[in-house]
Amino acid sequence: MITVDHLTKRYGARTVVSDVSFTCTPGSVTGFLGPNGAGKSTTLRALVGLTVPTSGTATIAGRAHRDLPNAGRQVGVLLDAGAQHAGRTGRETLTLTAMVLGVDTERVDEVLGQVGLAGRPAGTRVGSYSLGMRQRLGLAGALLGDPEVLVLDEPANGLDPEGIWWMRGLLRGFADRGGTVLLSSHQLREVEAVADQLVVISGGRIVAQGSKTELLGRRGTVVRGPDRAVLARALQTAGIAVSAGDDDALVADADPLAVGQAAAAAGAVLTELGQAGGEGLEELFRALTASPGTGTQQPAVAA
Ligand SMILES: Nc1ncnc2c1ncn2[C@@H]1O[C@H](COP(=O)(O)OP(=O)(O)OP(=O)(O)O)[C@@H](O)[C@H]1O
Repeated sequence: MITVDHLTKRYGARTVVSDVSFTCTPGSVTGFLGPNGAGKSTTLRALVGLTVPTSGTATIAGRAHRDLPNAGRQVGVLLDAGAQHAGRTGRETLTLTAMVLGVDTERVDEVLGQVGLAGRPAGTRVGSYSLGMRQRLGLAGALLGDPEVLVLDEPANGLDPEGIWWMRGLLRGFADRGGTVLLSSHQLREVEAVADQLVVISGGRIVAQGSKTELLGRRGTVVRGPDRAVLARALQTAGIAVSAGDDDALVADADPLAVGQAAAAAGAVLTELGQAGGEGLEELFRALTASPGTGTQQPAVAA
């Protein structure tokens, strides 16, 4: 369980994280989204004890990172895959981490296999790894202590489509076995594919949070008919607000069942009826973070 509670971080006069609160529960993947400079890394760094909050707390299993008895075995962290020692091989890197964590070094080959770096890549110096391979190695390091919690900053960065697909399965499996995953990402489609919960931050403030279904599903119904005016009147008569959608479509502020029933009751013919929001996370993200830095947007879904 991750709990971020009224976290604020100021650098001089500048507030870069402002009163941020959210939780990540076991068995779920939480996608932490926001434009450049929104405060994602600062929040994650506060969570893993690398940044001291100005006020508020960020805890894992109820404790600050520094107070965890063996932090490396409770939380796996991947913040900057590029920061690994270039002169060591992948296996050496993980063996050192295993020794620091007090983990059996046999586990090294296990995680190398898990992240697809077994065999030749394991014996190759990290300096000649691609960014995608470094991400895999960083993830192996995070998994080494068999933690219950993963905190990952942009883990899909540099991965090719196959790698992204692989990571999605790995994180999903980790959460399905009861783990807690918090990952920041710019790759909205990937987040949409893997996350159960979303937290969107902009200008240091949370602008939306909730389940993916809540955030992406509360967008009304797209409806079309041969006579748009007749259809709009039928819905409005039933008390359903409508607005103009793409082309000749209407977007009705009700679920498809209610819209279909209202149209049927008025004898209005439909040629299309479906959940709005097919554009998904990308559109939501753009709408919510349209003016980064202002911090004036209201939460779309209450915490
Ligand atoms: N040590 C620091 N001193 C001063 N300002 C900082 C420091 N660390 C971060 N900041 C500022 O805090 C703001 C938030 O940065 P942060 O790295 O948390 O954003 P981010 O959402 O992770 O962005 P990105 O997606 O670009 O990595 C930025 O404006 C950054 O310049």
